[in-house]
Amino acid sequence: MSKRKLTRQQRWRIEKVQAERAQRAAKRDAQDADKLEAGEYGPERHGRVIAHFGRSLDVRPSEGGPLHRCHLRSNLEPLVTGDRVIWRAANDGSGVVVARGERDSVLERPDARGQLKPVAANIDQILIVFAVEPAPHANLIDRYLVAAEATGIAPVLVLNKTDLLPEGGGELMTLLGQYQALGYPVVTTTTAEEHGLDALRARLAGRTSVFVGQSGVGKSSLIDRLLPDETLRIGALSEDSRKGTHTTTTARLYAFDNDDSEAGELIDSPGIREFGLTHLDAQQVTEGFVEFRDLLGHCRFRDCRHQQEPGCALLEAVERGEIRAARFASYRRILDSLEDEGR
Ligand SMILES: Nc1nc2c(ncn2[C@@H]2O[C@H](COP(=O)(O)OP(=O)(O)OP(=O)(O)O)[C@@H](O)[C@H]2O)c(=O)[nH]1
Ligand SMILES: [Zn+2]
Repeated sequence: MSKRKLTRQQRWRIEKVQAERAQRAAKRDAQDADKLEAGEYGPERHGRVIAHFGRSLDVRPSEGGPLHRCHLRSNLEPLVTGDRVIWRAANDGSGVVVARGERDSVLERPDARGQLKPVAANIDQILIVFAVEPAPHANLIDRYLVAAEATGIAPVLVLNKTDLLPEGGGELMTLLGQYQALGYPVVTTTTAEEHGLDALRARLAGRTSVFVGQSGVGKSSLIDRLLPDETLRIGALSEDSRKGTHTTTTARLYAFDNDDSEAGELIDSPGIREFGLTHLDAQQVTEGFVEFRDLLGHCRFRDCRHQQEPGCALLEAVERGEIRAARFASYRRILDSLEDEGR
């Protein structure tokens, strides 16, 4: 993209807006200092960001109780949903966030300019949902797995609509077995049966999860079942995504309340659901195939591209049947698609 030339007038206006914004932040900090001195803010507490709207955040106290709409100290970098924070409550139900905790993990997405931006933090697992109908195309699951591996967040494969499986399970169940053999946890679900989500609920317990997957696989249906009280809000989310405002709709954290504190949590937004179709580089793709990892660095040529080089450790493993040919083909396909995108 060519650099946009700003007129002097535009530049002046931008500088003015920025100066005003800095002034407002400084004023608020000064007011905070006054409030702190006057004892209007309570002691420091732990909490978690449930949603955010610019520099305004909904914080849930760690010990429970109502949410507090907090603002963020101007010296702190922006926070995202799922962040753990130190905050102080004011008497009027508001509060101020004074520090951010370490992040165990961050989920990022490219913004409108293609720059990676954090959208959620402290996620324990990415549930990759696919279905009997629409069936996943050949390398779709691998694409999602590679994208998940690149985040460092553990992926889980969820096969939904098992009520539509053919007798004996068919090819999809065979495929699932192959992923299980690679070490990936696999869960099957159906919304057509009363106990169709039991295995999923067990998997969600005590963890913070996100659901991703292509359109029509049943993400909304599963989430509606898991969060019956939140149905309206979820509906509102998908309406936003239809209007195409998904990139600006921020993520929200939901607790699965089964009268069970260990029921687990979900972070959801239309943007997060689309995860996996984001950009990756060739190295991330190579490292995203877990069964390649021990072999990397063992090719005869240090700059081996694993195409037809003699002494290629990956090709030899395919020959020996240690790497499934279909996975290797998928690897090639994903790399080719990166080249098509000019990376
Ligand atoms: N037979 C069967 N149909 C299901 C099941 N789960 C969901 N569906 C149906 O699949 C269709 C798509 O489900 P959604 O929940 O909208 O899928 P989604 O993944 O949220 O799709 P997007 O909103 O487009 O991302 C709906 O008609 C659901 O009723 C299931 O377990 N079995
Ligand atoms: Zn090689």
